[in-house]
Amino acid sequence: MGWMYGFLCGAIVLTILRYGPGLWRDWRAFQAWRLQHETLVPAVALATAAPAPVPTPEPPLTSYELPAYDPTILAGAGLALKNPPSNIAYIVKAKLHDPEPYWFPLGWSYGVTDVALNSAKFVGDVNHVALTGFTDSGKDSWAVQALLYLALMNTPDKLQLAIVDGKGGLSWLGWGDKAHTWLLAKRIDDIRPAMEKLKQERERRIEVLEAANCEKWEEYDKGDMPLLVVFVSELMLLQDATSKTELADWLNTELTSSRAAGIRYIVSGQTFTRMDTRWRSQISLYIAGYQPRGDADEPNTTFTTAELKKLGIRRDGAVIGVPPSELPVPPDGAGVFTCVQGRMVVTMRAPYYDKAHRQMILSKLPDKPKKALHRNADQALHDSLLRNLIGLDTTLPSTASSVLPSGDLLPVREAAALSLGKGMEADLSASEKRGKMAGFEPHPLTVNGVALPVVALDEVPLDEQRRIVETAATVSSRGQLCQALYETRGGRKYTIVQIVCDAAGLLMPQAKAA
Ligand SMILES: Nc1ncnc2c1ncn2[C@@H]1O[C@H](COP(=O)(O)OP(=O)(O)OP(=O)(O)O)[C@@H](O)[C@H]1O
Repeated sequence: MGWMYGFLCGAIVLTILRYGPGLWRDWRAFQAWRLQHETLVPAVALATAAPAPVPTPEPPLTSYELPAYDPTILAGAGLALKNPPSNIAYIVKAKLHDPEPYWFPLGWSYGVTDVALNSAKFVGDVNHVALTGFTDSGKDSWAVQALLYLALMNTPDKLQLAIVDGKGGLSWLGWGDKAHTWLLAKRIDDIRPAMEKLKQERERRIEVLEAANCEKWEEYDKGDMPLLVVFVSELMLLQDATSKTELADWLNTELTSSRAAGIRYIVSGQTFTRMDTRWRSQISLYIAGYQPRGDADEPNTTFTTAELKKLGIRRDGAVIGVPPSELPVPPDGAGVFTCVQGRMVVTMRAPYYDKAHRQMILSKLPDKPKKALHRNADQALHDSLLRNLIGLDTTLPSTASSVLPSGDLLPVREAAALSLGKGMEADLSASEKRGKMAGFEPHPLTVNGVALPVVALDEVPLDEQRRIVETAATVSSRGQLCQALYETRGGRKYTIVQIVCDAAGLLMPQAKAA
């Protein structure tokens, strides 16, 4: 063994002596080359790199045209359209000129001389909405199109949505991740906590309004309390989760007091027959689909069948409103609703978007921020979203006559002309015009010179964020801030303080600041 060991060591020594100097030279040469390459090559690359591409400017919104659509009327449904436009671009375009927020589309019908888009508005027009109809009459689809439109036209700091479904939530796939969604109760077990959360939110808002000396939400001008639109998909499920009297009390209190707190309800169900009637005095718009029985007309619209027939006749003798019990039966009559507001009765067909269209619109809505996001980001997102939508192709029958919508309740023809560029202030920049038209006013919120962060609104409501940022200027630690606002230094309240302070970079603890 000894002689083998000696032989191996000798061979290694001889190899090193033979090849070592050469290898050393190669290693030094490689190091020199590497040094030169690392310092010179990037400099050369920089010098020869192509200039950054200049983004091609997008065409102005006003250059998009909408194709014609089918003005045929559906038999037995007043003047409701048989095939209303199935692309949200029509509605966005028709409403672009209107700076008022919170509009939502009701449906399409034929007006006096032309096709009309009927719409309503949550603030200053409609209080709470009742949405009823036989199974498969299109209630959820109506709500989806209305909420999609509201979310498109109002940034999350202006509008939040609460969806109380309980039917498994399949109509609301993808909504849970959206920045507009404050609450999504999908399962039956979620219903009771959702009702409690809504009550607490209403109470919280009333406290904030009281502190700000406001008698109603419309007076509150701090810009940090968005309108909250609540959609209750099937009222009977709320009754199952509670009891008949408990639900009636809850509805009565919430519908009566929520209005002043900037909360609006869309309450839906197959029929409100045999339900407590107290809360119905709070409904100002009834959207009623097909009912199999004549005696269901009154509980779902406040008028009897005979009264609806009378009110549904226009001065020129045309039948424009049909009692729900006489509407076409679904599936032919799916999406056909008789809308009753005061003594105005009009039957129309709701816009209907197929799954791909709905998901496309939803995908463009801003997602819930994971971390703090400056609200300007939302603004930009909304702008590009609208631009995208207006530019969409619409698939319409080539035989359709070339009409632009106009009519009784909304002069869409004029609106379309306006949105095509006529009558606009020439000195506004394109983005300012877009902001004005779509009802978006850029308003970076700052408090004491600090840009207010937008942390997820279901974590910390905007007005609470504002209070935290405001109070931060008067204290020297997060503990003191928590004490000043909530009279405690720990628990959930401290977490809220932490979330907002971290997002806004306020009162940073030593370690984090370093
Ligand atoms: N505006 C519309 N135009 C044409 N078809 C529609 C319209 N709205 C809904 N539909 C059709 O009716 C079907 C049922 O719609 P939806 O699920 O919205 O009804 P619903 O009243 O909520 O039903 P349910 O009470 O059983 O939950 C849809 O799948 C669609 O095919």
